[in-house]
Amino acid sequence: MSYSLPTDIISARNLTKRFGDFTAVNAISFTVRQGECFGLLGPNGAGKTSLARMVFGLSPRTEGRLTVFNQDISDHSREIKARLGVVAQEDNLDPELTVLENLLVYASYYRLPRSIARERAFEILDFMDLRSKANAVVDELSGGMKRRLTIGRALINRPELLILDEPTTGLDPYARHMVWQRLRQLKESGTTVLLTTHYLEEASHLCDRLIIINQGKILEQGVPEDLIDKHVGQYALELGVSPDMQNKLLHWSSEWLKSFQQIGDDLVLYSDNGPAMADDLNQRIAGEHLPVSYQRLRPTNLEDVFLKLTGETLHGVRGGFEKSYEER
Ligand SMILES: Nc1ncnc2c1ncn2[C@@H]1O[C@H](COP(=O)(O)OP(=O)(O)OP(=O)(O)O)[C@@H](O)[C@H]1O
Repeated sequence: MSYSLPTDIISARNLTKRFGDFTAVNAISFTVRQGECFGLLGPNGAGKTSLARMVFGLSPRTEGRLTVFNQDISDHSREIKARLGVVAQEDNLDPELTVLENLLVYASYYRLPRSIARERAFEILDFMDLRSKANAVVDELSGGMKRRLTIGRALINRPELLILDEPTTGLDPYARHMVWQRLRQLKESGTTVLLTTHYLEEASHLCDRLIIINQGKILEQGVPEDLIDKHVGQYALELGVSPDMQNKLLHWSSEWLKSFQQIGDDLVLYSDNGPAMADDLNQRIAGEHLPVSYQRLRPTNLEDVFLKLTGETLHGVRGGFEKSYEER
């Protein structure tokens, strides 16, 4: 019997990037397999862009090994780039050209014959829901439309690997969901996707596997649900209670507890049996008249994993749970 293993599209070993004395990417290793959506998740300044720029050949590595399509990026940059699509963080569309012209100009970089370029451009306009804007000047587009055009433009060479750096930053929820839908469709049609993001919802929605990065280093890697299961379990019970009372709650909840976080007046208890734990605790809280200013039972998410690993939320907020969750 023969088994076929998925092909590795990107392989990074001890990949390092320094700017002078500062190490932005510190000995990172990961593998991206064919057909998956792989996430680089981390807060601002974690090193995601520096890492992605090495993968798409825009920035040389300082140390380590990096292959894309099984070829070393520094020796085969041209061949690799022909098979890649890149959506950089900054919007670098030509604002004075029309939507269609932006696609055609980009196609010319790949030396596509004009008839093929037009055919693909219209396919992309349909796919990205921009056909009615084909002749509009880019300056007239909304932020969401511009982002869809930037992503569409990166598809003109039918890339096998699409690399997106923070593809939905600055978009409203509707525009963000529209981008997510298109990325899922691309993945379903076989495109491998590498995505940097600081949005947990985005990572959970799109990524089959991810690495969580902070200060240039990998904190964790794996399948989002597995990471949640490993570190925090299924439920978080947030409680507003003064630090001197928190030990009592920890003691009462010990039989249910998978892990916990104490940040100032916030206590978060993680458990796979959240509702049972909350019932049990509430009986004891009522029995002893323990002053609890608020409480909320909710499903856990990747933010909890990040908090568990670093003691901070992904958006740099220490403590003040109620506030930080509302602000997201
Ligand atoms: N050209 C450069 N010269 C010096 N330092 C740099 C350079 N580029 C990035 N850095 C530093 O490297 C660190 C990582 O930056 P990077 O842009 O990779 O992070 P990031 O995770 O992509 O963050 P963001 O989401 O804000 O883009 C930051 O501290 C940044 O200031």
